[in-house]
Amino acid sequence: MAFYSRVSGSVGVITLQNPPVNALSAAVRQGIVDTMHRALSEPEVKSVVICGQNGKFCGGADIREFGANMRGPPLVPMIHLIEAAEKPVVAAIEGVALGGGLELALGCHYRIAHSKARLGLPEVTLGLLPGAGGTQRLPRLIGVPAALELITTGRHATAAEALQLGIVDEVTDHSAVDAAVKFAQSVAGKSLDARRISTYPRPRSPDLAEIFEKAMKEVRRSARGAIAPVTCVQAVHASVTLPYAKGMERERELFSTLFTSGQAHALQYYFFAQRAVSRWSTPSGARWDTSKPRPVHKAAVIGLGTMGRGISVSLAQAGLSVVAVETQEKQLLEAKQAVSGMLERSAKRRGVPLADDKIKYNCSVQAVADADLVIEAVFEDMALKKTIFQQLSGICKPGTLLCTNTSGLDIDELASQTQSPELVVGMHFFAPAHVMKLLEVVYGPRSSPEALATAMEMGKKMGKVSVAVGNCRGFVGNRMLKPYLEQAFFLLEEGATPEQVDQVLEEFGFAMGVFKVSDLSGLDVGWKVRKADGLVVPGSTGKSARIRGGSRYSPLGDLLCEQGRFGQKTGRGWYQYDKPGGRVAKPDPWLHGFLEEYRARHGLVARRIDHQEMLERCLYALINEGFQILQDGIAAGPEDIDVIYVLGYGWPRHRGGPMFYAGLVGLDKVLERLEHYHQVYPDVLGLKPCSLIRKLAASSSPPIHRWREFIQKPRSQL
Ligand SMILES: CCCCCC/C=C/CC(=O)SCCNC(=O)CCNC(=O)[C@H](O)C(C)(C)COP(=O)(O)OP(=O)(O)OC[C@H]1O[C@@H](n2cnc3c(N)ncnc32)[C@H](O)[C@@H]1OP(=O)(O)O
Repeated sequence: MAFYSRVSGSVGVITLQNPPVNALSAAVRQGIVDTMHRALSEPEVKSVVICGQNGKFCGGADIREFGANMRGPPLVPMIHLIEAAEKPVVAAIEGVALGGGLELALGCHYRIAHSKARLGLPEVTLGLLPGAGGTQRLPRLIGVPAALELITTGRHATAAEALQLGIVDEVTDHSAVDAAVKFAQSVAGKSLDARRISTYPRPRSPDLAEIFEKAMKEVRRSARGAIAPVTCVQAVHASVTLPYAKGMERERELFSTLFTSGQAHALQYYFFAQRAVSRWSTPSGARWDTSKPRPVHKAAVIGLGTMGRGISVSLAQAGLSVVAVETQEKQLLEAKQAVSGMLERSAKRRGVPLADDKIKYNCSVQAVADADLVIEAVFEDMALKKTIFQQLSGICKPGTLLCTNTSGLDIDELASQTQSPELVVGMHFFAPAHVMKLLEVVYGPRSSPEALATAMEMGKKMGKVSVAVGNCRGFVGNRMLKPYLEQAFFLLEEGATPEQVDQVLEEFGFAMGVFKVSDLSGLDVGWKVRKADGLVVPGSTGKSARIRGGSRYSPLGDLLCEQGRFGQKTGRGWYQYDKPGGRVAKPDPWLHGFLEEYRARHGLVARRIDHQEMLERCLYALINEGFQILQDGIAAGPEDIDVIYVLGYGWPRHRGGPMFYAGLVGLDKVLERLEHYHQVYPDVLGLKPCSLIRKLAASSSPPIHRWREFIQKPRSQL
């Protein structure tokens, strides 16, 4: 709703009230219309201020209402009512003015912002375009290039930038509402002819055609199949080719197409999923709202390789004192230099103070004795990690949380090396650790709710999205990766090339195909794990070379590693690079020959595999494992899996995540294809449909928010 009051006798103040962000729900829109009519009809009122309760102007349309039948007054006429008013209307922007919130402010005659406010049109991130005049008013106000940039990226601008661009008229460090009231008094009775943005002339400039061509090219390149950014450019284009009223019609037309699209549903689902993961729960009943995190002032990182360096940077930037330990003096010096550089570049990029003095370097593990939280980030080697955990258990003060940065090793085995296994959790960072937003926080059966809450909170402090997951091989992300990778290898055996498989996955929207990712992260990483698991059998021939434990196995990755082809770092992998460390992947005739020779050796006849099959086999094997993970209680809900895949594995956000995608395709269809492929490849376990997907499909495929009802009481796998 909206609350009306009169201030200083002549200023009508309309306050939006819809916690937490004063989103424009039906009740708020109705409230605005009613109070505007009241302000306009009261003769004593000479001007109007619109503001939001609790220091937040408005977070935009109420996204929760999108799925339902729209009730209440529509936004566009509501904003026109404000703009057409004969009394000056001033928007007092505190906190945020986003989406419909900024469009509302653009309908006002003046805008005053608090210096800490953020303004933007983030609709594109929800698969939409600004549908309440934003695509027509903003270019008229600030010009096409700036409007295009804000609308197609959806980024939030600071108040200072908004002032510079001309979006707001004044910025204050004090109360924006008080400033707006004062301002409203000063403009009472003045002509509003030049203040109605919809009456401004169409933007004109000789290079507009070039600007739009460039913008379209850029969004098509970066959108990876998302339609909203492209449609945003089309809508802004209407602002230069059509008069305002016609431009609004075009905006509405384009908005309607997006509004009902699967991509908009996926992106809106993802918006809430990313927030839902912070409300974690575990099979043992621990929950986010009943578990209190411990205070952490001092953190320590052990091992300053690539991951340890990134983690140290993240901790320092979160404001913690950090002890960074590397036992080899030469490596310590190298790490120190590298971390300083990373901090400097990051401070520059983010416009924040340098956090270099937050980190103290040491070559002795003893230096972590008084830390509140230690993150071990040495090589992925269980024996080494165990030794370190034994040491830490003796060195650290009582109550110190012991965390391991591992991408899949058993947390419980490490916990059992310590005197306080309840204080051990996994923190699976993704490389580069100071950049990537995802953190898998892994709890073992003995991790205390307090330890889990502390690690989750720590992730948040570092600006990450933390997802709590149970302990099993590979946790959620890497466990699902295994059957996906496996299918990619099998496709090569059957006749595909790495380029073909990657192309299919990139056309689907992945930032990089599976083989390019493998080259980037290093083929030797998986090889080491497979060796430790006893899967690598050098020199094996005949049928046994392609079978492990009764299931189909592809030794292709192992064979490449035996040739020293570790990917980008060696300049050769699934592709070739111009030099070791090179970044541009080029098809490698050697590899094609190698695949032909391999197929011939194993009696495999290459066939032409269509795109649909490549995509289905890779994605459905991954999705099937996701259902198994839900069934095992390793992830609490599909949202957790989807957030992990979007933030950590390059799954296209506009497809919602693998579990959402499965629902969109139809669970019965996914099940039918899995059954088909499992019939063709009975020796591939990853293609055998798991019982949860069967159960859901048999229950008429309920919507994703109801899947949890079908999961048996989850328990840890260990
Ligand atoms: C036929 C329809 C015609 C409509 C025509 C006009 C169309 C207009 C389109 C829009 O306006 S779309 C909405 C555009 N706005 C946004 O995208 C903003 C989204 N919100 C945010 O970016 C952030 O929430 C924030 C506002 C910057 C605040 O961030 P903060 O980190 O402080 O809090 P959160 O945890 O993100 O959010 C708190 C809480 O509020 C919920 N929420 C936020 N924004 C909205 C919203 N616009 N509608 C509904 N709910 C919103 C959020 O989900 C959190 O609640 P939860 O319970 O934890 O999920």
